[in-house]
Amino acid sequence: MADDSIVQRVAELRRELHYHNHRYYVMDDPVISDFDYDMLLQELRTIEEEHPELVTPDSPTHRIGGDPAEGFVQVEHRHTMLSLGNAFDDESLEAWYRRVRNLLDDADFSMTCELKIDGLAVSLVYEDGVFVQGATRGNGFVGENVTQNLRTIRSIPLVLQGDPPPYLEVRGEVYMPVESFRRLNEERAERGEQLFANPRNSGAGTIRQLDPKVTASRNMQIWAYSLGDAGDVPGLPDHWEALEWLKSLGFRINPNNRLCYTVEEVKDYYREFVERRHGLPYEVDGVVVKVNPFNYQSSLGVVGREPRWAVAYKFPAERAVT
Ligand SMILES: NC(=O)c1cc2c(N)ncc(C(N)=O)c2s1
Repeated sequence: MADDSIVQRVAELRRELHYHNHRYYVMDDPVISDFDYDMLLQELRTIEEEHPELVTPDSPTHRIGGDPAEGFVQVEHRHTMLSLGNAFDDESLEAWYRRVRNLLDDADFSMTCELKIDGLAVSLVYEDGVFVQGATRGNGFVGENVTQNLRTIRSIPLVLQGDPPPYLEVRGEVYMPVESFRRLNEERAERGEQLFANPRNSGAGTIRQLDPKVTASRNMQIWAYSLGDAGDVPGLPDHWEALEWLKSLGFRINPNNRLCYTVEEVKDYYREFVERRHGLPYEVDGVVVKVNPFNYQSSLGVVGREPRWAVAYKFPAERAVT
């Protein structure tokens, strides 16, 4: 049985490694050299090999899980993963805005503008700050358990920072950066294999790989974009504060998110990113506009499977380059 000093050292190493993992993969701002990080990881691996009884599933040495899965187990989402109504031009955006203002009795309200990532929506569940389940959206009610594959994504925290509640669900979009997609197809072409059509398809295929080692070998990333349900975290007044809070817990939040106070500002944001979208290292297909205050979101509610308080303002379709 390991003596106390070993147990202490293991806990210290895990805390340090989760912190440096966060700095490197989420903040893109490491404060330790790769060499020093690897030395810490190697020290923890050595101790865990000598004391297997100390290994825990949230250990930074266990991002690449066990054997390939036979298939995927279905999981029911505690909160339905809704879909978004679409707007394709300024008139339909303004119609959405007017409808919301009328329903809110002309209240003034802020809106968040967030890039609509062209990836795969996932739900991440944390218990006592530890990542315990990751699932695809599926049909919104039931998805596939892809926890082992999501664990290999370095920008998904295995252990949260700060002071998380006992139960927390976070939603995000998992995606393959454009450069990783290009390199993957280059390698496949050299091997005479069939190419992926676009980053979205290759990302979706990668997350649904049966073997986590394959997922780990492709540089998948995530942008977290909302709580599973605002009710899970009482005390947060609006979505913007929720995003700030999620960032403080260690989630990777898109730096282009913007708080807007008028529909004109929303249109400015949209036009700015019609121009900038192809300069981003990931694919986007629109802007998600959300009424920011949670009390207004709950009074607006859901119609069918779509929230009244959000809309996806899609970018103009582009002719496929044949
Ligand atoms: N279907 C949905 O509700 C969403 C889908 C997406 C997406 N693909 N990218 C970003 C966001 C976001 N920032 O909220 C959302 S929300």
